[in-house]
Amino acid sequence: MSDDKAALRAAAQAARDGVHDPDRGAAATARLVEILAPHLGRPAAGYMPMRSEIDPLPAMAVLAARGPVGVPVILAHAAPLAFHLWTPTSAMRPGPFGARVPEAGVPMRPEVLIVPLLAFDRTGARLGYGGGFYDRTIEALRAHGPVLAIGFAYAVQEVARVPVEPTDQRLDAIVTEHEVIRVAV
Ligand SMILES: Nc1nc2c(c(=O)[nH]1)N(C=O)[C@@H](CNc1ccc(C(=O)N[C@@H](CCC(=O)O)C(=O)O)cc1)CN2
Ligand SMILES: Nc1ncnc2c1ncn2[C@@H]1O[C@H](COP(=O)(O)OP(=O)(O)OP(=O)(O)O)[C@@H](O)[C@H]1O
Repeated sequence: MSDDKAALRAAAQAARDGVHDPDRGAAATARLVEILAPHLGRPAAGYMPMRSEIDPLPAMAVLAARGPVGVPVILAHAAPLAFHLWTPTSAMRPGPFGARVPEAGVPMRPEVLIVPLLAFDRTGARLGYGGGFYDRTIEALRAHGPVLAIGFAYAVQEVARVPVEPTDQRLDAIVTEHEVIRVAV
């Protein structure tokens, strides 16, 4: 299982590197804003893009005009992520593992999540960088109430099957530059 995942991670990272491009991102942003429209005003979370991750910042700016938006902050290894309030003008500083975090660390609890990923499949299974951070986080948030977890990715990051472990939390939808994939419940 972990060998499968390591190979899948490397392949997905290479595929993503190969297509990373602002124009492709803009097409995906339009679809993301569309799926987010009914949820404007609800507390939401995005992420600060790193490596060749598709850029969620334009969609986050749309969300931030209407309600609170947070970005993930690693508090500890093997713990859920925290989310700290972000706006397009927030001062940022480097955080652990290479993602920037807001200088003012004001916690919030999102109900709608834009989730970064390396690979996904049509059942909503997701592969990240391997910390298990989002699995623990989505599990903890779902224990509090309804959460909408939307994977954001380039279409080439789709694979036939992501190997699933019991602790994996499924995404409710995946948005790419080509389509919105709503996961059947
Ligand atoms: N933009 C963004 N922010 C995010 C995440 C993310 O996936 N994307 N995270 C989502 O969780 C958290 C950061 N998690 C990360 C976990 C591991 C690595 C990392 O570099 N891992 C090494 C391998 C480490 C190992 O296996 O020992 C690597 O990939 O080379 C980076 C970020 C919080 N913020
Ligand atoms: N809720 C949880 N409780 C305990 N262990 C967990 C939980 N979620 C994930 N893990 C463990 O964390 C490890 C990494 O998980 P996984 O490979 O699914 O990470 P990932 O989804 O790729 O990374 P990330 O979510 O950080 O982007 C796995 O060994 C998994 O067993």
